[in-house]
Amino acid sequence: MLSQQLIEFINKGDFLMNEKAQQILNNPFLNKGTAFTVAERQQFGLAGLLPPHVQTIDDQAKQTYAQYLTKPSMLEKRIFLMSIFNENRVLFYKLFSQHIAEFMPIVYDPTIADTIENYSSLFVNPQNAAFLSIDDPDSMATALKNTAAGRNIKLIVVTDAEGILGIGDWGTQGVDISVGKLMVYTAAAGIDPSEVLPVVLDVGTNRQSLLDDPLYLGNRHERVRGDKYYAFVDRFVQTAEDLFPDLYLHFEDFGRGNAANILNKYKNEIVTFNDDIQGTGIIVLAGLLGALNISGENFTDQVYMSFGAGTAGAGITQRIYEEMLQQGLSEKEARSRFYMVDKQGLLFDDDPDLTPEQKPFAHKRSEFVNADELKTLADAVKAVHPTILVGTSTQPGAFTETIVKEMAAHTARPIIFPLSNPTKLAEAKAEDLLKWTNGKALVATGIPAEPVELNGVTYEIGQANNALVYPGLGLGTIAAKARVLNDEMISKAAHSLGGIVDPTEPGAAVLPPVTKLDVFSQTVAEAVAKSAVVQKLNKEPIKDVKKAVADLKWVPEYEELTD
Ligand SMILES: NC(=O)c1ccc[n+]([C@@H]2O[C@H](COP(=O)([O-])OP(=O)(O)OC[C@H]3O[C@@H](n4cnc5c(N)ncnc54)[C@H](O)[C@@H]3O)[C@@H](O)[C@H]2O)c1
Ligand SMILES: O=C(O)C[C@H](O)C(=O)O
Ligand SMILES: [Mn+2]
Repeated sequence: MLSQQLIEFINKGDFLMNEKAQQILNNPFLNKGTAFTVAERQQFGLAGLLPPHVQTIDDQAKQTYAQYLTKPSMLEKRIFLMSIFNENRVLFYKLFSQHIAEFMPIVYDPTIADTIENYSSLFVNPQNAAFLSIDDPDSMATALKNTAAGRNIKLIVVTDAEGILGIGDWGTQGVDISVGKLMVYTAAAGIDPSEVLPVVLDVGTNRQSLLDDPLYLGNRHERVRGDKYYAFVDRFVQTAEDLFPDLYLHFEDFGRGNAANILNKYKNEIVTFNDDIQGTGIIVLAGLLGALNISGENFTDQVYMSFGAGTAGAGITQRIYEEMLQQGLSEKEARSRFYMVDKQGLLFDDDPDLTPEQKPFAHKRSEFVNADELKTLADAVKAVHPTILVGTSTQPGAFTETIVKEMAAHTARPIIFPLSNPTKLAEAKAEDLLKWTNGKALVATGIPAEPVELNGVTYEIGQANNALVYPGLGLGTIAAKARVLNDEMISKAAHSLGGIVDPTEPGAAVLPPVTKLDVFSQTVAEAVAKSAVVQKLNKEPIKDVKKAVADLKWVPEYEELTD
């Protein structure tokens, strides 16, 4: 009986209208919910499908923000915000733009680590991501076309989830980092959310708890390595480039053994970016320039120690080294300022386990009387007396009071950046670093940190997270229609963040505040686009760089729905 009625309904022609209405309501790029106007409701078969009062986007933002406030935990808040994201992208970004500093730790790091760890059990919606399986490489082009659904994709964030933040291998569940990084691109730099695509390359996982979990949504086998892995990555890069010719390809959270190999393979051929290597390098350089602005010391006088010389640690070191060269040191002089400490202790050049990125910064044992004893960070700090200590080790609490006091005994303003994410993995808390050094330390952290009150001074803590720069870097590169993203553009991005903080203010932060993220993303974008044009890397003529950047920016307002 029911099916007979349905067939009659379909045959009457109203069906198509109703189908279209349902498609609009279920498409997060088109849906406006209660903000559909009366005319739109009539034209698109939405009459009666929504409560009668038409709301403005500001009404909707107020109502949803009030609901958000009732959620008791950061995770619940994120799940609520993601339900808005799933249904209505414009409203989500309207809200995000109104509460950017408040929402960053909810939609992004550190809360995103919880949703990645629990992705399969929390799953409700694939969030327009592309899931590409190494077990079905022939479907790759179709999968990318299906998920793009006719949209003009200009930006992909891709992960294989082997090194998610500091929490390691999460297989298919790592897709959330691609979704999350893209949310920040739009909130911070106004990248059009309908022109982006989050991608996960599911090549398996080595996390036994996922392989054993009946709810796990990814491929149930160990990570594929070697030639088959690289062939899969290459097929992805080629297919994505063919399908989306204006693509900016952002790699995120690949493992230490692959991240630099992939970057080196493609960086001179296509517009590609590795956030952990290059993005982190930029933000740390910007933070160091800010710190030295406060202390009044010279860049080239610094002695740099990297604790945790993996993807990020080595990427940062390379960027700071390039800056030393730019500031006039010879290669030999510059190298002598860098020390790397990893699991083995201080890195020496006779170590067979050095990665290619560590090798240039390993020292000779003959430089130390007690080289064989330098097996811990404490020993290395004592022997080297660094003026800068940057942590990307995933070792919580590694910057102990003893180590920090030892460092502070040999330098007036120790620069200490504990950058491991999420919160539970940070090498130190900003508050402790300031207390142990009586306010002398110049600190930045990977996740947001509250200001610290000490001896009547309020110390603002800069956030040295690549999220402060990658959105502007992407916006500027895309706006300039650059052929590649090169070191010069990267260096300009780091330098552009200076001048926003007043270094003479007591307790000034080494980096600009996240509350101004949208403003300085524009600054970064303009600097990067300008550099591309000066270097003649732009594929098309650009008269006015500022205008090119401004023209690309998307704003979260509803557009009139048309046929
Ligand atoms: N703030 C930021 O913007 C930012 C950016 C990138 C990475 N990170 C953080 O940095 C950390 C590392 O990320 P990655 O991508 O470089 O990972 P990675 O695995 O490539 O590097 C981690 C390194 O730490 C070393 N390590 C492990 N245990 C150690 C120990 N006990 N002592 C010394 N070294 C040790 C490893 O051997 C490895 O070389 C993560 O927590 C990540 O969240 C922060
Ligand atoms: O995602 C972040 O918060 C920064 C960084 O890319 C990381 O891997 O920790
Ligand atoms: Mn990362």
